Amino acid sequence: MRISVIGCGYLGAVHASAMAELGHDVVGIDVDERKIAALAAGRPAFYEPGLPEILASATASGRLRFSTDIAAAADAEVHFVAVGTPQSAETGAADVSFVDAAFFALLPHLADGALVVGKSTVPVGTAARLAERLAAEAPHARLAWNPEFLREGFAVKDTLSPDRLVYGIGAGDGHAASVLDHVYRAAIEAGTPRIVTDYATAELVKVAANAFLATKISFINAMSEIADATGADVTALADAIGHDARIGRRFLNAGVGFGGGCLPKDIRGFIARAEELGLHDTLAFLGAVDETNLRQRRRVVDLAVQDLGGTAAGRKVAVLGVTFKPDSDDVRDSPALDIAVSLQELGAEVVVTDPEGLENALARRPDLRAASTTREALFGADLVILATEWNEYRALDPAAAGRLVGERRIIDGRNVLDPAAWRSAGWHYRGIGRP
Ligand SMILES: NC(=O)c1ccc[n+]([C@@H]2O[C@H](COP(=O)([O-])OP(=O)(O)OC[C@H]3O[C@@H](n4cnc5c(N)ncnc54)[C@H](O)[C@@H]3O)[C@@H](O)[C@H]2O)c1
Ligand SMILES: O=c1ccn([C@@H]2O[C@H](COP(=O)(O)OP(=O)(O)O[C@H]3O[C@H](CO)[C@@H](O)[C@H](O)[C@H]3O)[C@@H](O)[C@H]2O)c(=O)[nH]1
Repeated sequence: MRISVIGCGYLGAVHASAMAELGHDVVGIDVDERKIAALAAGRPAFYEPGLPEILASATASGRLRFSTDIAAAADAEVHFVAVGTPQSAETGAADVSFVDAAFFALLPHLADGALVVGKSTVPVGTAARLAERLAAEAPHARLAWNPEFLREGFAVKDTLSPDRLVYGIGAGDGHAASVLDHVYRAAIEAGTPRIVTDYATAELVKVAANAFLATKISFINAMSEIADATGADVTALADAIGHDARIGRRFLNAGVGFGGGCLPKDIRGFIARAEELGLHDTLAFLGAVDETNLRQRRRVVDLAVQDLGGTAAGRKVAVLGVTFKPDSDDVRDSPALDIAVSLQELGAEVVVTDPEGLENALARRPDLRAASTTREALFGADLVILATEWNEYRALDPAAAGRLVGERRIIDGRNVLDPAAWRSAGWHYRGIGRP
């Protein structure tokens, strides 16, 4: 099919490349000229495993083109809108102005029978509002909402083989569902479950899923604080409750908490939307989920100060990882970056390192000192904090690392190291909710 993808960030660039990989004829559109120039040259503007390969093959084959001009989308039968919906500073609500701008820019270019498909995460009610405008201004076109569930670091795989497909369609618009079936034929033939529903449900599925995941993480992080107060072990607790299939072990890893461009902003946006709907108490628990999450970062900073003997001033702290998760260069709302900045503000001489995230971290915090290798970061440190569980940090050899640092003290902010191995190599090891 002929497809356009409007907005080529973390979501859109992967979606456009994956659609071309499936054999569709795709044009990617973005207002950011630098991003488009890089993508057109076959170079992703960010780090995502597997993306360079499919982007390069699709651009070389001519199945994938990029443009800053929305008119280049005019030929497409299906238009995916994948622009950002960041958190508004004052209210916490999702800012849908980019979605509106992309949608209205697209309107005059819609061919007869074209299908506009929202992919961005939006407050419930957005699709119905846009569908009304479409009916008034381009009645020959239709709208569907098809939320995206990809995880950064697994974005290509998640797009090509999703867990499920959700289509929010207008009343009686079975044709929109069959067009989307055509787009996703490979996944459907492979047995991917598909849920066809109304706009509101589709919009809510997305934020409900992220709210549930965030709740699961804050639940286990709250347990980690109880474990710290009682000498219990939160990893054994997670293993034990996770064996109950109703609970499940995934997303029960305690640590510095969740970050990124999705979970934090999506729960805040969901709370704000419920408020707008007059449901003032309904999502109060998500406020607690957010607060518990932010408390984990503060707890790690407090533990660091404690381990340094009561003050961070003048002490050298190596922070391993700045991204919000491994296999991504994304530092949006990153707990690791927050911890590094907080310790620096307390007077510590912080050195950060990360395999892929340093450029983004320094763009946000040029005042941070960065080391390009783990070795350089560790050198002379009074305290090491493992903040993002990149494989390179999981595999650190405690004896070799011990020869580099000034003092053998480590806070394992992701509970991924073997406490016994580190302690027997002479380290003061501390996990999160681990005795
Ligand atoms: N990043 C993820 O893993 C992920 C996963 C699922 C859903 N989402 C949702 O997808 C949406 C996009 O997220 P993202 O992480 O890709 O954001 P992003 O900031 O990386 O990308 C958004 C892109 O949209 C472009 N843009 C803004 N206005 C535009 C316009 N009028 N026309 C064309 N391009 C425009 C920006 O230049 C930017 O490149 C959000 O709603 C997010 O919640 C993201
Ligand atoms: O047990 C866990 C699991 C995750 N995290 C943290 O939670 C955050 C989010 O992780 P993850 O969900 O894997 O990454 P995202 O790429 O942000 O993906 C989430 O957000 C996307 C955007 O909405 C959705 O599409 C995905 O389904 C949803 O998982 C990261 O900071 C992780 O370190 C934990 O602290 N403990």
